[in-house]
Amino acid sequence: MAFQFNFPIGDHLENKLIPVGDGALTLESQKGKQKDGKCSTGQTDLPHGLLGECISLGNAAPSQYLDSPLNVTNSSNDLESYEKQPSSTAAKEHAVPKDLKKVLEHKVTEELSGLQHVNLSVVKTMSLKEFIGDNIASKSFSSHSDLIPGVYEGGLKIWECTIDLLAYLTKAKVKFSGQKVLDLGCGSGLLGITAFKRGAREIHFQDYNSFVIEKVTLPNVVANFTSEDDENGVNEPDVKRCKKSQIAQEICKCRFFSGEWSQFCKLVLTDKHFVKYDLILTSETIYNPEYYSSLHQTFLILLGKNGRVLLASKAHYFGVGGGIHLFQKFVEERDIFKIKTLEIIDEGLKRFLIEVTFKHPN
Ligand SMILES: C[S@@+](CC[C@H](N)C(=O)[O-])C[C@H]1O[C@@H](n2cnc3c(N)ncnc32)[C@H](O)[C@@H]1O
Repeated sequence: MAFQFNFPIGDHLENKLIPVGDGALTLESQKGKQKDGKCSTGQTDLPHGLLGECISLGNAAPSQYLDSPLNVTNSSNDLESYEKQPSSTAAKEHAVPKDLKKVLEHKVTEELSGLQHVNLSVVKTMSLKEFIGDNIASKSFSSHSDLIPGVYEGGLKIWECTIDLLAYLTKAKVKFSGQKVLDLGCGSGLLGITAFKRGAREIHFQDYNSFVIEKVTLPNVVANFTSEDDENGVNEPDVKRCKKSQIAQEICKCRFFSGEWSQFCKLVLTDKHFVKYDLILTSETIYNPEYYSSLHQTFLILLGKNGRVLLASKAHYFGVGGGIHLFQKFVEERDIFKIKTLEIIDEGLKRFLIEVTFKHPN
């Protein structure tokens, strides 16, 4: 089953981001989709997983997290309940393989076209079925879902708001130099890769699913940095290679994590020298209100006091029920962060880019 860009893209992009191989990451014109019985806003389709039936396969609360000494908080208000959480998939760090060439072995890489001022390559991904098995995957496929909450959170495809945020990063000349950046809920990792290309000091990629990190994010990072370095010693042992190869040295700035957000926080904070992020980039991660508490807590724990979150989202995610206004309300009620709207994209499905910063950084 092929994964597709299951969303509308403005005319300038439409049908340009097409096939990355014959499987994943294809853009399809949305015209005519409503005839297939998919829900619609009247203008376009949404990914079906965000519209129709959600298959809930686990809602266990990572309650131990609240009691953990790692629960570094800036305010007493943030101890909201972890009652409604996605299953607390354990977090894990994924090492960058010694042989970077191997990461791209048997992979088809293509350049994403239609992006303004950014050249990005992506690898073709396999189908979800190949990662999580027929039984679970069939639940997704039977409803044409792009997500299986608590099992697969959508990271195999590139979602529309990532393209919006990429355009904003260029347009607003967002500075990355010297910054420590987190691509939260990274999926393909294009936001983090852009930060990497533009001089970020350190970039961390997080996705719910380990197979997304290993089969999509990491290969995409490597695909964007190895081509000019192919002949440059990438087969040598780790330390030596890092010294020798400029590109490999660059890739040492990247770290990769999978797991549920609260578990991810817990994992990174086990490093007692952990330094908070200057910038958190996150796209299409507020579709499910059940995850807001965990996401809010993640910002609270991991964002530097003068840092900012750039968040891209659709106005509303039908079916799951989340969206920008609900998230904004959630944040306002906790009174820790302030939100500034940076851009509203009103073509096709309405989308927002917002900035989240601490109300009282000191
Ligand atoms: C819809 S995908 C968006 C992927 C990518 N940011 C994009 O825009 O193309 C949502 C991503 O958020 C992450 N995510 C959602 N809920 C999560 C949770 N509770 N814990 C950890 N990650 C989560 C998943 O990693 C998933 O890839």
